[in-house]
Amino acid sequence: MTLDRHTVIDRLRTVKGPDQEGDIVSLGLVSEIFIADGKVFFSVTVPANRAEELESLRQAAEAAVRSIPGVKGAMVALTAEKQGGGMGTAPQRPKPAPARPAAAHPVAGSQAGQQPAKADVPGIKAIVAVASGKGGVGKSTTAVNLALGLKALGLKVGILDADIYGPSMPRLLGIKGKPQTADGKTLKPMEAYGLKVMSMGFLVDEDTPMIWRGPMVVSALRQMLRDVAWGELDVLVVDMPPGTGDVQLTMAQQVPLAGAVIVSTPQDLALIDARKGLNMFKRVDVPLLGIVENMSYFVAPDTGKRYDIFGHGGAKAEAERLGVPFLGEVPLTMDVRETSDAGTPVVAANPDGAQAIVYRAIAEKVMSEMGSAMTAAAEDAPKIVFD
Ligand SMILES: Nc1ncnc2c1ncn2[C@@H]1O[C@H](COP(=O)(O)OP(=O)(O)OP(=O)(O)O)[C@@H](O)[C@H]1O
Repeated sequence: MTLDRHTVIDRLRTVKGPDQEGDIVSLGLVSEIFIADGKVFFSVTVPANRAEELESLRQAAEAAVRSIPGVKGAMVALTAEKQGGGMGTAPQRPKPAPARPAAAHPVAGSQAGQQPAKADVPGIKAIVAVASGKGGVGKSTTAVNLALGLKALGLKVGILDADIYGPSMPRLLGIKGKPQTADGKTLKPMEAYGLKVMSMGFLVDEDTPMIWRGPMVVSALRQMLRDVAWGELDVLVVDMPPGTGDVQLTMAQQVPLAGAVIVSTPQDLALIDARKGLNMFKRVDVPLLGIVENMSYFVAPDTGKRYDIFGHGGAKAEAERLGVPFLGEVPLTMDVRETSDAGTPVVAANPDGAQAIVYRAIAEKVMSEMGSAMTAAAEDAPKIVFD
């Protein structure tokens, strides 16, 4: 049996609608369907206020498609209703945070003294967090390619994988082995593609249950910042754990961050979580460098044609609404996924390709946003010297 859209649609007719009446195809909830390389991509429209409840519907749709012979993978996203009563007017939308138009450019002195001083890390000029309101949006993929993009701009860059729930840097960068210690006290970071790399994944076996929580996680992070011989770095990119819980908040508070980058997919539902992420950093006075829209649109591998199946543009609109810089759109492509899985991130694997260009442009924007944030930070704390 050949795998085509009709086969997928037929199978999706077995998935019941949100109210257990009808099926998601007849109810008109399924977007265009794309198939590439045995993998199937589409979205299902649901009311925004029922997103959590309908996660099971998303899983059912994904499972139904995966069970089709020949399907190697499926990626199903929930998107929110756009018309009448949908996201546009959704009463459950959290109120936007009070406008702080120059979020990435805090006015010098405005927040000074409100936060306890965070000791800077010797040798590291700027630490940038890459965070997401929820898991699976491509935060780690963005972090690693952003780091490589910054390196391509001539900076000395390190990456710290603080995603204690699912460290992914060893896999993304194809690093094997464990870091060594030089003097019994500090660990030497690993290296890949010219990046210095440290990950909880190097220290914890993949099978070890992750029991570090709360304060332990934070102290592990502090140790990774201070007890690792990073040397001189212009930027250290920190891949944060997904979400906006206490652990993430404490991390954001404890690490002397020059700024934060939020990764979101374009769906309105993901954007609600992204907004929580933005607010979390605002609460602890970390400058927002901007939002990246990942899996923004789909590029068919055979024709190179572009399709907007996941509601492309949502993050940009949200960034504008919130007065936060918009850093760029990363398309959903096989390249990104396959190079990540192979431990050769796309910016390193294909530096002249379209993907690498997108990531380098994002890195440039981050740099320029950081420039002003760093300047402001420097004005706030004249004892820190940036050369
Ligand atoms: N632009 C993209 N195109 C195609 N696949 C992508 C893209 N970005 C990320 N992916 C894939 O999506 C999956 C999730 O990505 P990633 O691990 O970076 O997300 P994450 O937000 O860090 O997840 P987690 O919260 O689980 O740590 C991976 O398989 C990755 O290869």
